[in-house]
Formats: sequence, C-alpha cells, structure tokens
Amino acid sequence: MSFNIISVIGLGYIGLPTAAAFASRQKKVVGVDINQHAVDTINRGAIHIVEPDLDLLVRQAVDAGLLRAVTKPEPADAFLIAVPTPFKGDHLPDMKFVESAARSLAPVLKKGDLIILESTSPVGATEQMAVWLAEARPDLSFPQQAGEQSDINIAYCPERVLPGQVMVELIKNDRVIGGMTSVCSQRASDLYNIFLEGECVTTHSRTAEMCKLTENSFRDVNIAFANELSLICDAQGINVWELISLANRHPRVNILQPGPGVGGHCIAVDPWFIVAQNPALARIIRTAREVNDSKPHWVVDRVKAALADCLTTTGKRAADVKIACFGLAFKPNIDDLRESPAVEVTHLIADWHAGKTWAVEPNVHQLPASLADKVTLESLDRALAEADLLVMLVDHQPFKAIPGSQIRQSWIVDTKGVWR
Ligand SMILES: NC(=O)c1ccc[n+]([C@@H]2O[C@H](COP(=O)([O-])OP(=O)(O)OC[C@H]3O[C@@H](n4cnc5c(N)ncnc54)[C@H](O)[C@@H]3O)[C@@H](O)[C@H]2O)c1
Ligand SMILES: CC(=O)N[C@@H]1[C@@H](OP(=O)(O)OP(=O)(O)OC[C@H]2O[C@@H](n3ccc(=O)[nH]c3=O)[C@H](O)[C@@H]2O)O[C@H](CO)[C@@H](O)[C@@H]1O
Repeated sequence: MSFNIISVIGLGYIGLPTAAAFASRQKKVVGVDINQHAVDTINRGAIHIVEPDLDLLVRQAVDAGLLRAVTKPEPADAFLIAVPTPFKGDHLPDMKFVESAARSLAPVLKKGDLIILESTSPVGATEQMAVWLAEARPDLSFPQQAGEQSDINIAYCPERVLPGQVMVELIKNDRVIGGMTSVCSQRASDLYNIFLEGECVTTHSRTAEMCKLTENSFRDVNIAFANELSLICDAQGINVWELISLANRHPRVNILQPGPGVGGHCIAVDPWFIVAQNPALARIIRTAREVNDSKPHWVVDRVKAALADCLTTTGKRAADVKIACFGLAFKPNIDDLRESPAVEVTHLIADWHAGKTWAVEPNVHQLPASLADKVTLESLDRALAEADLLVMLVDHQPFKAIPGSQIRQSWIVDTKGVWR
C-alpha cells in the first residue's frame, strides 16, 4: 500500500524538517501543530525556527501545494509524531504531549494506517501509545492484540539529527526502525525510504527506544569524563586542553572536550529517562548527569576567585568591575539558548556580582527574559576594550578568531580552552 498523504504531528525542530523532506520527494504532507503561530507561519511559506536550508525547502513545498499546516489531525496514510518529551519534577519523563497527540489523531485513523513515534521516549512508550489508541478506537485492531495482522501498524523510529545539520543528517543518517511487529517495521522502512539515503535497520520498538536514550547517554557520560578531568587538572595545575590532546594521540583514546556544562534539550534530558526506569542500575549515567549539571556552579566559583584576585591586585571596588561573559548559546555557532549552561553561568554571575555583567553573543539580538533585567548585551569590541574580567563560555567562531594581542585582561576564566 502506498503512502498518498503523510501527516507529521508536531512541527518543531524535528517535525518540520521531516515534513519538508517528504514534500521534497513530491509527497503530499499535512503538518499538524497546536501552535497557531507555527501553523500560520508555515502556511505563508516561512519558518518559525532556525535551521540552515529549512526555509527554502518549506517555501518550495508550500508554493508547490505539497505542504499544508493545520491545527487538528486530518485523515492520512501515515502519521509521524514529533512532539516534545521533556521531564517533569524528579526528572521523570513527561509523556502528556505524546498522549494528547495520539488521542487527537485516533478519530481520523482508518484500517491500514501507519503510526510512527519519533519523540525521544522511555522504554515501553510505544506500547503505551498503542494502548491509548486502542482505548480511543475499539473498532480497530492494534499490534498488541492482533500481532502481524493488525489494522493499524505502529513503530518507534527515533531521530538522531544534529541541530545545525538537520537537513543533511535527516537524509544521510542510518535509521533505527522499531516496529511493534515485523510488518510494522517493513511499513515504516518503506515510508522512510521515500527520502532516506542512509540504511533502515530494523528491531523491536523497545530496543529502538533504548537505542536513542543510549546514544545520548553515551555522549553525556563522555562529556562528563572530560568535565571531571577539567576539575582534576585545575586542582593539579595541569592544562586540561593540552592533556586531552596528548592523551588522544593514543590510538584507542578519544576524549571529548570539557566546557561550562551540558545544554540543549536532548543530552541533558534523555539520560534521565534511563535513570527514572532503572534507578538502582543506572549509576554511571546518573553520576554523569550530576557531574555535567554541577559544572556551571564550579565555573562561577572560578569567576568568584578571579574577581577576588582582581580586587586585591587593582584595589578596585567590586561595583566598578565589569565582567564580560562570552557566549550564551548551548553550543558553538548556533542561536539556541534553550537549557544553555552559558545562560546559567551568566545568570549566576549577575545574581551575586555588584558591578556590571555583560554578555557578548553575536548570534542573538535580544537577551532572554531571565537575563534582561540584570545583564547587558554588549559588542565584542567593547567587551574586549573595557571589561576587567573575561569569562569564555561558548567557542563561537568569532571568539576563536580574536588575536591574542587583542586580549589585554589579566583575569580570564576560559571554560573552552580558546584563550589557553
Ligand atoms: N531537536 C532535536 O535536536 C531533537 C533531536 C532528536 C530527537 N528530538 C526529540 O524529538 C521530539 C520533538 O523535539 P523538537 O525539538 O522538534 O520539539 P519542538 O518543541 O521544537 O517541537 C514540538 C512541536 O510539537 C507541538 N505540539 C505539542 N503538542 C502537540 C500536539 N498534541 N499536537 C500537535 N502538535 C503538538 C509544539 O507546538 C511544537 O511546535 C522530542 O521528543 C525531542 O526529544 C529532538
Ligand atoms: C549522541 C549525539 O551526538 N546526539 C546529538 C545531540 O545533539 P546536541 O546538539 O544536543 O549535542 P552536542 O553537540 O553533543 O551538544 C550537547 C551539549 O554538550 C556540550 N559538549 C559537546 C561536546 C563536547 O565535547 N563537550 C561539550 O561540552 C555542547 O556544548 C552542548 O552544550 O542530541 C540530539 C538530540 O537527541 C541528537 O539528535 C544528536 O545526534
């Protein structure tokens, strides 16, 4: 059975590129989002998020009549769900967006339809989603009861694209296809093969759910190792950047880079889903989260020590000292400030520092509300010319390009080894 209409539910950083990728292969796509602003923007052929090359694809798809956005699900042959899966108190996964998306599409389901959950989810979420759908549509059969011969096919297919390179990785990456049955996996593979150049690798939905969580936990644990090393090296008077580059000369060692902490809405969130389901077993994964989450506070302690030294040496009052924080984004060369450790560090500094706190962030034109009343957005040149203490938080390209001769400050806290 072919896919004449494909519906993508949730048109954010994952859903909109996916919808555009299907439309770029001449498929009719109906995008669904509860955010009226997102729907209106997309229907104008524009985008409400920042991702290279996405604007052009969306404009072409809308102009060609292949992509249309709506606020309520309509009948389709395949549905992909890409709604948020944040955590709530105690780091427990919050599946309310997936539940409401599943319940909202249930009334338009018909025999033969395929449903794919793409949202990063705890193990068992796909089976739970099938239960919600079966409750809403007792007239249809689902894989749990009907096995291979079910009316509706369901699969979990996680997304692993890197923000900033989504349009390339979406097409080129291999894809894990976790069907609830082998028929579900086959249908889901057929769907992705409409645009995929990478390979579809099939498994069960529970393994696919765990695979996504494992990938991001692996990265979190490895970054935590680098962050822990940076603390140890600081105590031992060793340059951690030199140490890592030396250790990485070993053919089987590949240490990641330390920084001010781990941000974004994936690596800092997803490992908690494993911890929540396996609290006694997931000891390294939990500790890695704790190490990475504690790093911003350690950075602020370094800034406090540098300020104390600056005051003693110069005889200035704290109120007269300007601290410039370089970078706010959660990683280099993007404008995304969500869950950013650089924002957290800047926030913590501004909260205790009696003098001025400046932020230099070439990728944004406005400070987030949490910083607006205590921090000023300053130009790179002014910060370099007038600040007393520099805090390097994000290794954006323009910061790496600053010649050493332009840095006259004696007090520098460099979390990225840019001005080492
Ligand atoms: N952004 C990434 O880099 C990335 C990568 C891999 C996986 N993921 C996962 O993909 C999922 C989506 O992430 P995102 O970054 O695209 O989120 P997002 O916040 O950018 O977009 C989600 C969209 O879903 C919409 N939405 C919420 N509830 C809805 C409902 N019931 N019906 C229709 N629309 C609804 C929201 O309005 C929003 O526009 C999450 O589980 C995330 O962990 C994200
Ligand atoms: C396994 C993996 O690769 N998953 C990717 C990840 O995308 P991401 O953009 O969130 O990932 P990163 O680039 O790793 O950044 C995260 C944070 O870690 C800091 N960092 C990084 C490297 C380092 O050496 N030292 C650091 O300190 C960095 O500054 C930032 O704060 O999750 C997406 C959603 O699930 C995936 O789709 C995507 O494949």
